[in-house]
Amino acid sequence: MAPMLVYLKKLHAFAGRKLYVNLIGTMVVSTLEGIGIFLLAPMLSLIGLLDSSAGGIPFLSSAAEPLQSLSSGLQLPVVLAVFLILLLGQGLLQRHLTNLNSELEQGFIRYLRLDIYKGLLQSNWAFFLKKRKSDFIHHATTELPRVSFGVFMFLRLSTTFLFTLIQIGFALWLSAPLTIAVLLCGLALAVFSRSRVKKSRMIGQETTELMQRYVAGMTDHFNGIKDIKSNRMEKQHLTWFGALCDRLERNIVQFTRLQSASQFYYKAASSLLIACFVYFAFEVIHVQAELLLFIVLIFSRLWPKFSALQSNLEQIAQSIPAFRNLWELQQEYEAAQEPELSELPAGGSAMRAVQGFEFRDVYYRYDRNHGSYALQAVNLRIPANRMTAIVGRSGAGKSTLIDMLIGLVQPERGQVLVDGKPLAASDSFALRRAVSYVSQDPFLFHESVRDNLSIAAPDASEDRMWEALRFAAADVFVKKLPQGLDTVLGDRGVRLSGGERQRIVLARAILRKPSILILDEATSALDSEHEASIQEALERLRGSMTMIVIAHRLSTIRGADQIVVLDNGTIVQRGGYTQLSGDQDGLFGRLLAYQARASV
Ligand SMILES: Nc1ncnc2c1ncn2[C@@H]1O[C@H](COP(=O)(O)OP(=O)(O)OP(=O)(O)O)[C@@H](O)[C@H]1O
Repeated sequence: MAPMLVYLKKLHAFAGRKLYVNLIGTMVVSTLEGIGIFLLAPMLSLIGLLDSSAGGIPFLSSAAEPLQSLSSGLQLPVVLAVFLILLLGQGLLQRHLTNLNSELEQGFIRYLRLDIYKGLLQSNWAFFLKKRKSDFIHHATTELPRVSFGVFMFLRLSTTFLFTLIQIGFALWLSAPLTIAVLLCGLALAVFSRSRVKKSRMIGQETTELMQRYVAGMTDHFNGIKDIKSNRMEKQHLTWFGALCDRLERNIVQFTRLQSASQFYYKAASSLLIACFVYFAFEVIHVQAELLLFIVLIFSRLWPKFSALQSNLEQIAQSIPAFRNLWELQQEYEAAQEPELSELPAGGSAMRAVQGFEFRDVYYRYDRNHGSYALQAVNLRIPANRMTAIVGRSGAGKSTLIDMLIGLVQPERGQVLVDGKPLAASDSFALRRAVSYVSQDPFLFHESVRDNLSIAAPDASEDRMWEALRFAAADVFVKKLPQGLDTVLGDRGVRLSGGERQRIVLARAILRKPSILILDEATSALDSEHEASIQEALERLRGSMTMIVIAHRLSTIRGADQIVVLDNGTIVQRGGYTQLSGDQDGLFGRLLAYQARASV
C-alpha cells in the first residue's frame, strides 16, 4: 500500500483543487442519479401505480404534497419535466467530469513521465551501469500507465464507496431489517471474494514479470537483428517469442476470467437475494406491495455498487505490483542523483584545466563486493594541451580510466585531481562542459545531419558546421547525400556506414569547441586514407586542447606526447612512441609486433 500512497500524494501535488472538484462532481452526479430514481415515486403515484397516502414509503407523501396544489393536468408534466431536467443536468455534468477526468489522467501520466525521465537523466553513471536499458522502456511504457490507471481506479473506488454509504443510508431509512440483511450478505460475499483480490495481485505480479521480459526480449532481438538474420537464428527467437506471447495471453485471459467470475457471483447472489426478499417480505412479513417494489428498486441500484467495489478492488490489486516496481526504480534513481543538483544545468561555465589531470593511487571495481579491480594502483599525469594516448589489450581498463577522468565513475580508493585540486563529484558538470567525448559506439539520432550537429552547438552557423565536417573528413560524403545537411539519418532516412557515422560524430565533437577532446577508438571504422586526413587535422589542433586518444591501431598514435600502456587495470609502461617501441619485451613492443605480423 505504501507505494500507492506515494503516487496518490503525487497526484495530489499535480492536480491540487481539480482533484477535489472531480471527486465532489462525481458524488453530485451519483446523488442526482439517486434523486432521479426517487422521483419515480411521485410519478408512479400520479399514474396510479403507487398510493401516495401509503405511510410506509418515506418521501412519497412529502414529494406528492406540493403536486396537489397544481391542477391535475399539470402534475404529470411537472414531475416529468423535473425528472428530465435532473437527468439532463446529470448527463451534462457527467460529460464535463469525463473530460476533466481524462485531462487529469493524461496530465498525470505526462507529469509522471517527465518526473521519471528527468530523474533518470539526473542519475549518475553507476546507476546506468547496473540497469538494463529495456527496463526503463518497460517502466515508461507499461508500468507507468498501469500505475496511473491504479491511482484513478482508487479514486473511483473511494467515490463508489462514499456513494454506496449514502445509498445504504437511504435504504436503511426504507427498511432497516432488510438493509441489514442485504449488508450481511454483501459482507459474506466480500469475505468469500477476498482470495480473488489476492489472486488478482498474483496475476498482476506475473503481468509485470512477463511484460519486463517481453520488452527486454524485443529490445535485444531488434538490437541484434543483423546477427539473428546472418546466423539464421530466426527460428529459435520465434520459438522463444511465441512461448512468451502464449504466457502473456494466458495471463490477461486469466484476469478477465477472474473478473467475470466475480461479477457473475455478485449477479447470481443479487438475483437470489431479491427472490428471497420478495418472498420473505410478501409472504412472511406481509409488507405493502408498493414498498416492496421500492425496496427491489433500491437494492437493484445498491447491489451493483457492491460488485463495482469488488471489480475496482481486483483491478487495483492487479496494478499494485506495477506501483511497487515503479516506486523501486524511483527510489533507486533518487539515491543515484548527481550530487548537489536539483535541476539539470542548462549552461554555465566550463572547467578549464591549465596544468592537467592527475590520478593518484586510484583503485576501482565495478562490483565492490566481489569483483576484480578494473583499475588498480593507477598513478598518472595527463598534461593539459598535450596528446595522451592510452593503449592496452581489450578489457585492460582504458574506457574505465576515461570514465573516471570525466567524473562518470568515482575512485573506490585514491583521487583524481584537476590542476592539483581533487575533482569533486559536483564539479563533474563543469568538467563535462569542457569535454567532447567520442565513444567506441558513436550514436546518431534519427534526425537530419544538421540536427545531429546542432545538438552539440545549438548556435553554430552553417559555415561552422561545414568546417567541422571538413575537419572530420565528412564534408564530401555529406554533400553527396540527397538533401545534404538536411538529410535524415537512420531508420527513416539514409543509413550510414560505420566509418561515416564515426566521422559525423567526430564533427559534432569538434563543433562544441572543447578544451578536452577524448577519442575512444573514434576512428576504428575508418579506412587508412580518411584516418590519415583526420590525424592531420588533429595534428593542427595540437597545443590548443587536451587530447586523450584510446587506440588499438598503434600506428595512429605516433604523434602522441605520451603513451600510457594499461594491462589488467594497472599501468605497465609509459613514455613516447619511439622509446616504447624500442623496448621489444615490453607490452607495447609486443603489441606492435603482433600488429606488424597481422598486417603482413
Ligand atoms: N559495466 C561493467 N560492469 C562490470 N564490469 C565491467 C563493466 N565495464 C567494464 N567492466 C570490466 O572492467 C574491465 C575494464 O573494462 P574497460 O571497458 O575499461 O576495458 P577497455 O580496456 O576499454 O576494453 P576495450 O578495449 O575492449 O574497450 C574489464 O574487465 C571489463 O570486463
